[in-house]
Amino acid sequence: MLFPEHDFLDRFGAAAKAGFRGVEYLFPYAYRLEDLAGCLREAGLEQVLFNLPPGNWEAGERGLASLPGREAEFQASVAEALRYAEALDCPRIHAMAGLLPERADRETVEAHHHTYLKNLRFAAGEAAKAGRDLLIEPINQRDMPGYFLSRQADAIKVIDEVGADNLRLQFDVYHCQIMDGDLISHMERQFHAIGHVQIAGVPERHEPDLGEVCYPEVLARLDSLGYTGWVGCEYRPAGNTWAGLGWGQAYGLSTDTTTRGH
Ligand SMILES: O=C(O)C(=O)[C@@H](O)CO
Ligand SMILES: [Mg+2]
Repeated sequence: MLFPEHDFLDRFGAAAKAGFRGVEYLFPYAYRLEDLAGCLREAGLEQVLFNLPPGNWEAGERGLASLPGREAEFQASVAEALRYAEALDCPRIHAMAGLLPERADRETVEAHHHTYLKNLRFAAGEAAKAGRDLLIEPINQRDMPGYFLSRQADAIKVIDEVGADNLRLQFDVYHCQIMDGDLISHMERQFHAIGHVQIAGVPERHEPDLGEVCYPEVLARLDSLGYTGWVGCEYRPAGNTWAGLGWGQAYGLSTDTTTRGH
């Protein structure tokens, strides 16, 4: 989402110049593995996270994990994601849950839930064999109406029900603020399950210093809980990416114009 000023493969270099040490993006599948691996190597960056193939994104699909009848496709998507993860040395992958049909009745919701648990058990098992973590992420209903997993508490329930050590919570502070609020207590209560964190300003999903969330406090609390994982900057810059990086100076990012490379 950062550096849309650049072509996708040029964003790696820009991220490294800005001081980032790792990168995440939604999907690598449109690119050749050799090109992605080369970009990471040249820029000296770690690949931190990407999503499993989500079904037909252009047609509006947002993941397969809870979709009854799509199990074979989901299983193939796990294999494809793990193939990329291996080649890019990426320790974690995110399985998007998918959408419920409009006005879903109780039986339909239950069928999704059952499928979700079964698929996540399968995917966590495959990921464990490959030495990787599988993540699930509550996503807010305003941005993704009908998304199957929206509440922080529901994600923890699913993680407990699946019962796999490598199934972890992708704690996106932006979504949590919109759906549940009470950010710091959610972080504290769910800390044992957190495998990755993402941030953005609320409500516009711009830079973390724009909007209603006090990120210096949220991130300080995350540190004091002993978090040693990654924090993904999953926001849409309000203008030029570089111009908006001031918020990150406190965390080692650079806004030095001489390092911009353009
Ligand atoms: O939209 C988000 O938030 C994400 O983290 C994407 O990976 C979609 O799940
Ligand atoms: Mg996210």
